[in-house]
Amino acid sequence: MITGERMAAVDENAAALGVPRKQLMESSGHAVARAVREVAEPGTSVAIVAGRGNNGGDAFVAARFLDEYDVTTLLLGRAETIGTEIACENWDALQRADYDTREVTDSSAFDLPDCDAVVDAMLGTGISGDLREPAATAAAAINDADATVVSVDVPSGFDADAGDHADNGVEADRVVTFHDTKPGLEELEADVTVADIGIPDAAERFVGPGDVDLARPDGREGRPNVIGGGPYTGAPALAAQAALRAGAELSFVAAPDTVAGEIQGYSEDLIVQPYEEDVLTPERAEALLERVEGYDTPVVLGPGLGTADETLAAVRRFLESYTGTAVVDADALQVVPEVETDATLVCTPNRGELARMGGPDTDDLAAVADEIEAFAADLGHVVLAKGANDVITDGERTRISRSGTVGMKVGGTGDTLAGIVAALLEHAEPLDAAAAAAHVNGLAGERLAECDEHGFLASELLAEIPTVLWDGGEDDV
Ligand SMILES: NC(=O)C1=CN([C@@H]2O[C@H](COP(=O)(O)OP(=O)(O)OC[C@H]3O[C@@H](n4cnc5c(N)ncnc54)[C@H](O)[C@@H]3O)[C@@H](O)[C@H]2O)[C@@H](O)CC1
Ligand SMILES: [K+]
Repeated sequence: MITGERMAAVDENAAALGVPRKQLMESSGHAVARAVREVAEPGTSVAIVAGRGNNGGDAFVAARFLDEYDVTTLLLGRAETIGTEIACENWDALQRADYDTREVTDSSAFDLPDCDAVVDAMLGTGISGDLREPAATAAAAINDADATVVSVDVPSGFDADAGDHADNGVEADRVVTFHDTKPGLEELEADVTVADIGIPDAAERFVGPGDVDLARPDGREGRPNVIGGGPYTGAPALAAQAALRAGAELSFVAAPDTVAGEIQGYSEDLIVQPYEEDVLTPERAEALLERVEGYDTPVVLGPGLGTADETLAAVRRFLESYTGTAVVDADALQVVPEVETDATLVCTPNRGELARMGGPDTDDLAAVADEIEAFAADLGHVVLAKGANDVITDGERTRISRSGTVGMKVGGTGDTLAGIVAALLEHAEPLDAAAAAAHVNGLAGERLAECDEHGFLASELLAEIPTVLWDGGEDDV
């Protein structure tokens, strides 16, 4: 089962792996033609009703695989307004090869030819809301016709994400959906087939540019609270600055007043909120809880907190009562397996921390991805295990980020990662935020490694984050 949104991400990942969307469209069109052959005899007539997106593009391809039928292709709208290059190229191919195509520029001019089968390719996963004209008129005509209706990907008007279907959508007899079934399709009376269109498993397994697209903030949003510092000062500063670089509007740091000035001294961009004790104590954790619970904004718990007994007790106290979302890193991680919490956590252990939490102990995390998945399932939280390859799992779904470089073994790169996760959590669900953050952090390191493979610093990663997050740094490296 895959949502339309995730499908678009996987499709972009496939392109980055060398399987461009035009190739997928060719496979999709072929699969649609196969379905038509199953419902209509050769020599009979088929009407293709296509929209101006890639759903229509799939059907233009199908037309070329149906030469033994009498096919008419109706495009809803003018050819110049076809929305994507690949759909346009497939439309042009039909023109040059003399296929029977018509442009329907006005709903009053829509006339469904007499036919045995209709291919409904008006709208796929790009739909929003009820069908507008001329699609609305076309859908009514398709629903009235006696012909067998074969819908491409989803019946036009069907919302593959939220289940917010159009009231005036197409009623399909058959649906040929691509790669994986979409939420809600099984509730339809239609006969649904899932066509393999050649998307490699790696496009789902390995984090890629599509995952970054999915999690990228729309603009400045979010005000994460870093609870860290005490024995160490750099870690909370790096995490909080990374969150700002990844789109957060404000970044708060709650830290002991003995070190607050130092943390502020690293960056005037942070809002440092000092507290009296030298380390985090259970009483302070309760006060901080009151401060953060009222806001729907993620916490980063752990960077630089240290392992004093009262600090670990404070982390426990915090997690026992907290009900929001938190990224848990560093020394705070060891508390997670022993605490009952209603919070939504993204845990970001490195090798040693993962082992101490009860997970597998190895440098090759990808090789034990199944074990880490089972560990996350037991834990009941998202785990982002950091290594040469990062493994990101919620206990059911698992992804691997292969970005990064040996120079990232330097201290502080885990802190920047925690901050990026926090920023992306404003926009994306935990697994997606964690996967995209791991990828972005690694790509930022790769950019630095171009000039200096081993000597760059975590603080230098900060300035690279916006480039890889917003400008798709992958193309440049
Ligand atoms: N991996 C993938 O995601 C693949 C997708 N493919 C096809 O691409 C489709 C998605 O393509 P697109 O994203 O281009 O989107 P669509 O083709 O679903 O539709 C986008 C078009 O519909 C219009 N539109 C949106 N809501 C409307 C409404 N309520 N009334 C009337 N018009 C409306 C938009 O303005 C736009 O022109 C999939 O369903 C599938 O058929 C395939 O080509 C192969 C691979
Ligand atoms: K459709």
